[in-house]
Amino acid sequence: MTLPKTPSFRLDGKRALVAGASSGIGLACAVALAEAGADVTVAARRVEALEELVNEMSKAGMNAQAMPLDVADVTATQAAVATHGPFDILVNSAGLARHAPAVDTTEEDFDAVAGLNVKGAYFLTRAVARGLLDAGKPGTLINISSQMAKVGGIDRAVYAATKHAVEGFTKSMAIEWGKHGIRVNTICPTFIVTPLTRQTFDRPERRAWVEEKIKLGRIGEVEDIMGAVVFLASDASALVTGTALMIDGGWTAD
Ligand SMILES: NC(=O)C1=CN([C@@H]2O[C@H](COP(=O)(O)OP(=O)(O)OC[C@H]3O[C@@H](n4cnc5c(N)ncnc54)[C@H](OP(=O)(O)O)[C@@H]3O)[C@@H](O)[C@H]2O)C=CC1
Ligand SMILES: O=C(CO)[C@@H](O)[C@H](O)[C@@H](O)C(=O)O
Repeated sequence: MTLPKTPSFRLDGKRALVAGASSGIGLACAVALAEAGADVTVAARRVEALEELVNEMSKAGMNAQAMPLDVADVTATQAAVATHGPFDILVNSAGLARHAPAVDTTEEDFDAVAGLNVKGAYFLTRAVARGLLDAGKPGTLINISSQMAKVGGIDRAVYAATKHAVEGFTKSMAIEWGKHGIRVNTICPTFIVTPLTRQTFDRPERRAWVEEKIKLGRIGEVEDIMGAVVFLASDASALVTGTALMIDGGWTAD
């Protein structure tokens, strides 16, 4: 008998773009992809933070370079991706949260959060796909969405709306681009310790809420996302598209 061969989790020879790589989940994803062999372009607005990351990754033998990028600026994003692409892999972790009771939502907050989390994410995904389509190459595009794409949360009406929207365009793009070998998926984390969640964990009653809802009994760390991003970026997930990979410790199980 011939034994089946486990598909490779390696990313050697692949070029990856990680947006939102100067901090938190994006930074961890950049390291994970580079450790798996990809040449990683790390992008965000804070150039100094990116350069520090590139320096540390290079010292550890990883291939990385920095690309300044404001994902909320659609024109600049299209131009940067056209200049530096094509990228075989996109991980978009650029994101923003401003929490407030729904009745107090300001238009400015709505536009800022939706402008990055939905419009920015949409046009960045589109820009990378455009590069792949023009080059006739397959690829794998991953947006860091959230468990808030599946559930709501107190003070989180706008944020949850943006993450639900990401799921909508992900599925539609997966349908459109599947025939070109371009896969589009999301990762949906629960609460992970990063600068973004300081506003939550600094409030004891909010921390208690999170700890109670996560069935596995602990808050997430960025390392919890690293294996999943390599899976979705690699041939190990070759038949996976249009889906949301929940990393929520069981939050959405009931
Ligand atoms: N932490 C959590 O609990 C969870 C987070 N998420 C999602 O994961 C993503 C990353 O969050 P997390 O790592 O926690 O947050 P961080 O605040 O640690 O990181 C956010 C990243 O986004 C970048 N960013 C912000 N605005 C822009 C912009 N306009 N253009 C380019 N980059 C930008 C920041 O870089 P810079 O300031 O240099 O531009 C930074 O690298 C977000 O989409 C968030 O919604 C989802 C579920 C849970
Ligand atoms: O998506 C998240 C949890 O599922 C987090 O990003 C939070 O919403 C975060 O913004 C917070 O509330 O601290």
